[in-house]
Amino acid sequence: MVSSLILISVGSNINKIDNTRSGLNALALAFDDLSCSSVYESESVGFNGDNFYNLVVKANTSKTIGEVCKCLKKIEDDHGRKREVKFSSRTLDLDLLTYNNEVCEQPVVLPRDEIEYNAFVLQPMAELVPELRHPVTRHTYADLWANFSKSVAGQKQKLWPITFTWSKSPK
Ligand SMILES: Nc1ncnc2c1ncn2[C@@H]1O[C@H](COP(=O)(O)OP(=O)(O)OP(=O)(O)O)[C@@H](O)[C@H]1O
Ligand SMILES: Nc1nc2c(c(=O)[nH]1)N=C(CO)CN2
Repeated sequence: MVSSLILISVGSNINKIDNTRSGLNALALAFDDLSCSSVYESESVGFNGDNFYNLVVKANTSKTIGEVCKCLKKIEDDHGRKREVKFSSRTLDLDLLTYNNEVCEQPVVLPRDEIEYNAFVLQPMAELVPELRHPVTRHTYADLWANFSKSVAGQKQKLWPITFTWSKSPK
């Protein structure tokens, strides 16, 4: 079976310890060979709300892009995700960042553009897959983070790695 490498951004700022842990359990059941960056805490970007927990997850899957997104949406829904207001607090946010080196607009935009301007995505990516290259710019995530973290925008976004224990329970 053909396996694809996916990177997923995980975020929560409502009941964030439980939702992050339970979200990771659900991802480990849905996808293969899950590995995780550290969990980082940061101030909410773009709206006033509680601090977020964020991390990036790497996994393998035989699912298509559409199937992966459907699966992520179901896991969000299972965690009581409300979607009325776009910039608002959320129990669990799961966004597909990359799917192999796919560059596409349908069924979703890949690579997701926030990789390049959100420290809460790029810093954990640089930690988890430093030598992997962005499918469009071909820069490594380590280089993208090194440059972004020195920029004015990057200097404004601070992330704190937190102690967070999670271990995959067997499928
Ligand atoms: N790269 C992606 N990964 C996962 N789902 C996506 C992606 N792009 C679009 N979607 C789908 O489209 C919907 C809207 O996209 P988007 O992720 O921008 O909104 P959101 O998750 O509600 O808000 P936010 O951008 O604030 O995270 C999502 O709810 C999801 O179903
Ligand atoms: N720190 C942080 N800020 C955010 C986040 C997030 O995951 N972390 N997600 C948002 C909506 O996608 C908006 N703002």
